[in-house]
Amino acid sequence: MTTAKIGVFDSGVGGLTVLRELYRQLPNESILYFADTARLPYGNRSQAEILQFVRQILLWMQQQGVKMAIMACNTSSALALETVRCEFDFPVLGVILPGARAAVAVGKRIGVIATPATAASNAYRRAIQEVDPKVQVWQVGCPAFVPLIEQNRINDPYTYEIAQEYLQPLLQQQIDTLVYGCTHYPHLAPILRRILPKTVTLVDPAVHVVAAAVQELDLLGLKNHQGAKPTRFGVSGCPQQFARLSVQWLGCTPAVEQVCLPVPMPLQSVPIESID
Ligand SMILES: N[C@@H](CCC(=O)O)C(=O)O
Repeated sequence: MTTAKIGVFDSGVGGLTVLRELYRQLPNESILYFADTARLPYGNRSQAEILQFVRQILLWMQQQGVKMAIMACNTSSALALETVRCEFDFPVLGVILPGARAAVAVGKRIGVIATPATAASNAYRRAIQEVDPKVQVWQVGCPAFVPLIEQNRINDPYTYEIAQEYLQPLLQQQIDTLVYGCTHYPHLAPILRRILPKTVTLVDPAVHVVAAAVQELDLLGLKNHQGAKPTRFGVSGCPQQFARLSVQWLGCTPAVEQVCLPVPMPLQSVPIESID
């Protein structure tokens, strides 16, 4: 047993959909939530940038003594998880594999809505077809969604219009399942539900990554049985802006601090001239 915190991070308020699941499935765990709001959206970034950001965040979380970290961000999970997970001495979980497994369990014609970077990485198609190569997968990049959510324009008629546009190619393929391939997108559930036929099952990887965290904590004997401390929220951008936006999902105004992330040491390399 350990009372150490679980670290959770995203570019912004998307990770709150994972936090909500943590509160539901692991009510005794204390959480450290970080949102890299100064550098969002992640979905248009290169792999090198995402790797650098993720290393900084995990290094900071290590300094805060977390016992596990959850990348509550598909873009980071798609572009950085494989590389960084062996660089830290605590388990690091991503959302894509748990989401892909859950989707294969219910669907044969699977649509994935994601950031442009996640869609281009093909991470969902690979993970799904590794489980079942016969399942068909269509991935759509939705560049406008994260900025609209972060600007609190969820109920703006434009958000509905653009959602119709993004879902159109998936509806044409008669998908039976739709995966939220970005943790921000469950915040759009009421809008997406209005557009999708009732027969389409929505899969939220947040539910499944937290189920995987439960198993991992059990396996490692790391569960906390003593009751949770209030979640600590850190951001790289404006704390007040994050607090104002997230109150609608948290049900109360959180105390948010601004965090200055550490700069990781460059990997040691031997200069070519010094090799005989
Ligand atoms: N929550 C996002 C990050 C999106 C972004 O900042 O573009 C994800 O799951 O990928």
